[in-house]
Amino acid sequence: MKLTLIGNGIMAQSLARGLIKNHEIEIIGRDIEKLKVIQEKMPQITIKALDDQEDITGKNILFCVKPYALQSVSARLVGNANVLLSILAGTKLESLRKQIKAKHYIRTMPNIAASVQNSMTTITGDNEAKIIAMEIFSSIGQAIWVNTETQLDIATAIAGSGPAYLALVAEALADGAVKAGLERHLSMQLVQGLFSGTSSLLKHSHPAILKDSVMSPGGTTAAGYAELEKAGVRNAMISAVEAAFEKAIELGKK
Ligand SMILES: NC(=O)C1=CN([C@@H]2O[C@H](COP(=O)(O)OP(=O)(O)OC[C@H]3O[C@@H](n4cnc5c(N)ncnc54)[C@H](OP(=O)(O)O)[C@@H]3O)[C@@H](O)[C@H]2O)C=CC1
Ligand SMILES: O=C(O)[C@@H]1CCC=N1
Repeated sequence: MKLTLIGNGIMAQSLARGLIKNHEIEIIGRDIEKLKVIQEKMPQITIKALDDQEDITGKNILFCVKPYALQSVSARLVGNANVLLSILAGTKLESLRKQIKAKHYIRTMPNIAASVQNSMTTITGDNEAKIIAMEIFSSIGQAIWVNTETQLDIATAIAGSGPAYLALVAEALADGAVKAGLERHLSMQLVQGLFSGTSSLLKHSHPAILKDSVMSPGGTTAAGYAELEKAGVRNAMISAVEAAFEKAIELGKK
């Protein structure tokens, strides 16, 4: 299937890197020099500078610009796309429908792991395009269909933004090991292995059971865990998801 990505930023490139394995990819952006650099890294893609009258007739569009750029970019699009798949945080289907012409509209929230074909993507929108959307995003990781935009906004707060939260945890754990005297490269290697192993376990175990099976009476885990609770890490994570969800709602009102 041919997919046209509009926008050439971090997320467009991550998606292209993952999707290129199973799809024909065209990237349209406003800066041809940036597009040429991207094409050097991914020679299979085609690139195109965004015209003032960019004809999207019949195309399956993955819309990858920043939410604030929706209005200015959509003013340059003419014709009727087949499916418009947006990755814009917060931006409502209603707003997409008003500004871009397409047969069907889909909102998605992938994450940066699309580049390694391991995105956790949530999708909602027109049922007529459900199969095509699920196929596209299942080819670069896991995809879940939800029935409301509120669910998608919550998914944005956890799986869209989540890689940044987990990266903070990973960096902090490595810093802890370095503080205790372990070399940086060894600390990073341990953290990578830790995330990989824990992620495998979480596929089959509830987090609370996993925690209980690691924590020995009077042991090292209990000592470390008490510090996390004292510092309010659990509540900080809950607040982070809440704040990100609220921000998604706020973006949707603009
Ligand atoms: N980063 C992430 O992990 C995720 C991001 N998203 C969503 O993906 C979208 C893109 O984010 P991300 O890739 O991180 O952002 P970037 O800033 O890396 O990319 C934004 C892209 O939009 C283009 N753009 C911005 N303004 C205009 C304009 N007025 N006209 C034409 N093109 C424009 C930029 O062009 P140029 O390069 O020329 O500046 C760039 O290609 C956002 O809507 C975000 O909500 C969704 C899931 C995860
Ligand atoms: O920070 C953002 O707004 C985007 C949406 C999800 C990840 N990045």
